[in-house]
Amino acid sequence: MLELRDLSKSFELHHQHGARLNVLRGLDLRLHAGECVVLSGASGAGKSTLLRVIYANYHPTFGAVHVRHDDRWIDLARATPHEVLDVRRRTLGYVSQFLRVIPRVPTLDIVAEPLLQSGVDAAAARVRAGDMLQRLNVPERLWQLPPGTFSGGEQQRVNIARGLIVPRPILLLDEPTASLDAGNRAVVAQLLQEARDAGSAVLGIFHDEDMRDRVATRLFPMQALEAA
Ligand SMILES: Nc1ncnc2c1ncn2[C@@H]1O[C@H](COP(=O)(O)OP(=O)(O)OP(=O)(O)O)[C@@H](O)[C@H]1O
Repeated sequence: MLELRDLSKSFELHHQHGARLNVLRGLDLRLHAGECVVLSGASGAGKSTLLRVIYANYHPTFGAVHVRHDDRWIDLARATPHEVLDVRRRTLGYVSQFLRVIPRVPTLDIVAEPLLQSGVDAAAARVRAGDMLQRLNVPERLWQLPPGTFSGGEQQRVNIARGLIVPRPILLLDEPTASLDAGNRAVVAQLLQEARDAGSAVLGIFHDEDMRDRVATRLFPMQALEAA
């Protein structure tokens, strides 16, 4: 589903007279349907940077990010902005630690929105959004409220509901369970298992060892590089 070839990323540090920080170098990785690869390695090893490069938030300094999209391969490092958006809408999902949404929009609509964008009608989308929120133990009294004042864990569960509501062939997860209790982590593990059973490939960061053991089919170890 995803193939990284000879991928490198360095950052130019403008405040330090253009010094370069090498974060990823010559990285190769293949991700297959149905597997869950967990990025491991110390803080600063470049795990989040790698997910952002794959999601095309950052442009790689060198190398390719091949994504299986419909029946063809697209190199996101060379794709047009329009192609990147199309890949994100239908193929590549990304769930980060933080919920970033438009203020004043009710929770139910935030979760239903990706379904509406994928062509599901409004009534069905709201029903499925409610089911997802229920599974993630977000109380119904909160569904009509915007999530800005919710607790960290509640916001994270809204974020996961929104991120997983449309089944996508590839899922990138940057610590989506960081503030969840054990019960809700178990729900997320179950949702990921269901996504994998349906053929999704998952690439994620989970600092919690218990969660990592539960979801990973394989670890991908990463190490911090020396500064250039
Ligand atoms: N936009 C940026 N500009 C400059 N340096 C950056 C940028 N993004 C990340 N870095 C640097 O890249 C290195 C790797 O950061 P990254 O967040 O990818 O690590 P990580 O392995 O995800 O760490 P953690 O486990 O603590 O989240 C760090 O030294 C960080 O300071």
